[in-house]
Amino acid sequence: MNRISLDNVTKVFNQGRPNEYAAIRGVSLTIEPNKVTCLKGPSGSGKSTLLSMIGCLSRPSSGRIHLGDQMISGLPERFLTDIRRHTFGFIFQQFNLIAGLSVIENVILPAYPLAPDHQSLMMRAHELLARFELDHKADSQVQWLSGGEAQRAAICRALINNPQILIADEPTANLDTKLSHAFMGQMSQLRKLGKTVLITSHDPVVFDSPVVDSVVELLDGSVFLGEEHAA
Ligand SMILES: Nc1ncnc2c1ncn2[C@@H]1O[C@H](COP(=O)(O)OP(=O)(O)OP(=O)(O)O)[C@@H](O)[C@H]1O
Repeated sequence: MNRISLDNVTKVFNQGRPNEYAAIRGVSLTIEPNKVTCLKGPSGSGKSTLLSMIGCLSRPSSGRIHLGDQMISGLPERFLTDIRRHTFGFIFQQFNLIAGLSVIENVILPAYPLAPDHQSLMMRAHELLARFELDHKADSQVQWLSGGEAQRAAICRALINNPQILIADEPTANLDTKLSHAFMGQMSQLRKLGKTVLITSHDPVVFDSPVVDSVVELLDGSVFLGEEHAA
């Protein structure tokens, strides 16, 4: 199980230019494995920027990020891509499902670069869809799904490569309260399966949820306060 640790991480956009902006300023924190952690903070506080560095989608300007014993912050792009594909599953705010493709086609997309056997891939995709009560929509085009169905399709897609760590960026932003609670229930199930879950949110349904083990609060690119919830 891999603990994620950040040591004095910064991210500066447009470095050396007049519009230089330090979005993350010396963040040190630890994200425990097999827990649900929420990064909380107002719009522009740096949540997505931090998440993208943790998920190997971008690199820090300075500081170190470790995944278990491995330092990932200085790795070349091709190694980062490899770690990203094998370690992380992503759920985005708008779900980023591809219109014109069916639910099952969307779900299996992240598995293509890893080139698994097609039959076992389809089996795995149907198992995931069944787990999230969506198998009856496997062949429907994603643009016709309801908000909750689209969200569950996005969760299945994030899980198709069986990642250890699930990253969700403002996953409840487009959902009503009932669906947001349902989402937290699904995250609780994933923790029971041994996954590490990292969510950014300024939605109290998320950060006040009993499902969340730990809240890290960001303000202007710095950690404001850490708060432990009873697990
Ligand atoms: N590529 C970029 N170039 C310049 N500035 C950027 C870039 N990406 C983000 N920023 C700035 O960095 C700051 C942090 O952005 P970020 O998206 O991480 O915030 P956030 O906390 O996730 O906000 P929200 O809750 O609105 O999604 C913002 O002021 C944003 O304008």
